[in-house]
Amino acid sequence: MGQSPIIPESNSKSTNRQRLKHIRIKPHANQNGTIRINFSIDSNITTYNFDNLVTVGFLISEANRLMKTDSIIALKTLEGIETLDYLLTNYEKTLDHFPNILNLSPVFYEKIESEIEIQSYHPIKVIGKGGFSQVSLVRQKNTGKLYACKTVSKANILKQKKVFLLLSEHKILSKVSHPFIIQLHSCFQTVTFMQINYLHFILEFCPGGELFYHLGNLGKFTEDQARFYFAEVVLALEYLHENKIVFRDLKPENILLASDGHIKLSDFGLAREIIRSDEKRYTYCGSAEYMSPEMISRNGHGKEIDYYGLGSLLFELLTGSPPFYDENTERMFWKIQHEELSFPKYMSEDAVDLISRLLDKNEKKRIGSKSFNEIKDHIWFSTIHWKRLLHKKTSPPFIPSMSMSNFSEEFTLLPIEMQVFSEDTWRPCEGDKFFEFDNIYAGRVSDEWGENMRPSYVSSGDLSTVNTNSSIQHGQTFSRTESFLDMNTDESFINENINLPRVSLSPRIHLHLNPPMLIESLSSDFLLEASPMKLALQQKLRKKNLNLTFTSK
Ligand SMILES: Nc1ncnc2c1ncn2[C@@H]1O[C@H](COP(=O)(O)OP(=O)(O)OP(=O)(O)O)[C@@H](O)[C@H]1O
Repeated sequence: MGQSPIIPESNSKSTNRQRLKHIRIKPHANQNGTIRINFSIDSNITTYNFDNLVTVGFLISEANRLMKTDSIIALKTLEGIETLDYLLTNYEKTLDHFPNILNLSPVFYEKIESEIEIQSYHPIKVIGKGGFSQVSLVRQKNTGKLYACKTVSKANILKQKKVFLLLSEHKILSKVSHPFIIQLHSCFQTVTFMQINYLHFILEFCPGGELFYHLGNLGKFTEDQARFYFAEVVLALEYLHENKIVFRDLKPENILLASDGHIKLSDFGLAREIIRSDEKRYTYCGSAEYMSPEMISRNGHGKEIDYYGLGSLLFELLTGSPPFYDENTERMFWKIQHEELSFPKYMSEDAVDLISRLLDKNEKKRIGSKSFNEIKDHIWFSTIHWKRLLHKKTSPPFIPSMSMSNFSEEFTLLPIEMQVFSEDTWRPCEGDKFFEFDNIYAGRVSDEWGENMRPSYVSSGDLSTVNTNSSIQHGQTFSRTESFLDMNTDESFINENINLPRVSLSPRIHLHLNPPMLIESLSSDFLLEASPMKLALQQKLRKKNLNLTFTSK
């Protein structure tokens, strides 16, 4: 992996005092397990030997002591290796598993006005791109902490009429708190004099990158490796369903790896709240390759769609491509709906059984539809201790690489749009479409998990160094997929774009649409007054080939 363009973070504090050129640590320099650390300040080198349980916090305090300052708040690698840079902001992290010989430089405290404005963050590099977002690695100026900043252009959102989607992602992200789900730190919006507005989500940073990236490198996972990641996804999904949220977009691109090797489910763009457990949604959405039969037939889908998503995910983790994959989407859809899935010979009987039951074409018979425990109790999970797993007491198969980037150059070589990071903060007034978006959740940690949330650093290997001879099938790995949402079928789209006041005047009118799939979802919260509004609505829906009839109640 080549070097990525790194924006030099400003270190203004270091210019007017003696300069800490770098700290050179040699974690495994001596046989007796001590760590040699050279502090190179101006032309003086001070060498110490510490025992190998020395922490990042101790290293930082030593650097401050030698520099006669207290403004060093973190350390960073000269090469900008994300995993290490992330760990170098974690004061409790011991240096024992750091690579041998490391050249570090200090990160200095900078004052900020507020955590909810873009000027409080230094952009470092692009790490990902989504359908309508760019994700950058950023460093908070006053704490030195690294975050992922997901930036979305308001103009795009408005043009593509996705305001509701974004607000729903915001609402769900701000509610959830689970060890295997990405945590929202804060969010805010910005504006330039030219009125180009951006929305920013500041998210917990996952230095391990996408599971998809690692799957691509390996070709496929062994059953033990897959079981670990998959079981953590199962727990994240169980939590979402318990909290009445259906995810609808399970795929390896949306599973990120934290620095400790545990997963974080991310991208809640298609997630929705479902109030009743038997409630159906009618929006046609997802990623074509992971679509369930009920989504393709557009007859409404419930939480069982996520069990199908689990089946597709497990199949892909174990084979390298999604089930029923075909370059021709129509043919793939036909296969998903009608064909029986064939499994490679190397897959265990138990895995075949679990996947077959998750991919049951009849969602009512699908494993999980009666109770989530049906999935957790399946024999393929017999080696999983769910409680230990939840409390991160089970060792991950790999620790994300500490010696190279876990992000594709496809993204890291992209230039950062600096103008995005120099915009002014925009605080919308009540009534603005994006009013609900602004918020801060910084420092929110679920009490429920407490101590057990602490990562248990285990040295069980490194994704880049694992011998994968037996599992790699080059060229077979599946390419990146895109999530989509068909606006013509999205209840929220219709709510958002028809601009009719939500009044409940008497007599109430219930709305019926043809095709009938929309009736249920609209009639519950779409009560209108008759006459001019009715006509306007009829006209707008006709353009979308939807017919409207009214009945009084
Ligand atoms: N917290 C994070 N830490 C590390 N990388 C991240 C983080 N959040 C997002 N990314 C990277 O950025 C990519 C795009 O992010 P995300 O999927 O949230 O965007 P999106 O616009 O919603 O995408 P999509 O069009 O697939 O729905 C991710 O696939 C991942 O590689």
